[in-house]
Amino acid sequence: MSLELTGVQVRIAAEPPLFQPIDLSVAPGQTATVMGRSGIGKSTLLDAIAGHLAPVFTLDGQVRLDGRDILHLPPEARRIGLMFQDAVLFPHLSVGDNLAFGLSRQTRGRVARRSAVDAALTQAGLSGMYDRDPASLSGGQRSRAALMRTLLAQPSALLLDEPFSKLDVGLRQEIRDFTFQHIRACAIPALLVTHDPQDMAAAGGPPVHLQPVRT
Ligand SMILES: Nc1ncnc2c1ncn2[C@@H]1O[C@H](COP(=O)(O)OP(=O)(O)OP(=O)(O)O)[C@@H](O)[C@H]1O
Repeated sequence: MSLELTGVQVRIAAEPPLFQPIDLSVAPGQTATVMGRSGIGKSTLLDAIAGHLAPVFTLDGQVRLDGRDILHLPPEARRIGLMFQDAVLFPHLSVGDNLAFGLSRQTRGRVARRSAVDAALTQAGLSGMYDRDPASLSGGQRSRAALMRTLLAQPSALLLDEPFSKLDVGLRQEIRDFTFQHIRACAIPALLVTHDPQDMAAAGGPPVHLQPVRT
């Protein structure tokens, strides 16, 4: 899977576009970074790609996944995984059931589903924690569990909106490495919105700096 944006711009109603058109090609396993000043439209760009654009916005340009135009597809058919600043797990489900919730429908049968979740828990350093209450996890454990839940859905691409920004410095590096490692292992393209140049350097993929449109 590769992700390609061609001449992509977002505008609010009849106003000029929020940023200059962007062209970007993200290869499988690569993480591109999206930077730009506050309010320029970074989160809105991710919403547009995922198919959750609020009605007030319009998107110009093309977004292709593996060569296929996805803009006419409903969000669920795009199969794009999203991660936000807060690694949110459902509080009423155990840690394991949170991961099982993410699990793709392609994994059928109780035994197969349980073993897929157990394998993901092990990868996240959470083995034996299936029945734990999410509230009892540390910040790092919660971040890793949330990433595994997203990846178990077998997304075609991953969009990350400042997912490391609330973590303290040491944890930030650990979770960042963990995330990029899994993106490479899953061979999916990823877009990371960040204000942190260290995230950009660690991501290693092509950087995009959204520029305002001069009027
Ligand atoms: N529902 C809405 N209606 C009108 N304008 C909106 C709506 N949602 C967002 N905006 C505006 O769209 C612009 C882009 O917002 P967006 O959240 O994408 O910026 P951002 O680059 O992610 O900012 P930050 O770095 O502060 O998170 C902002 O000017 C914001 O005020």
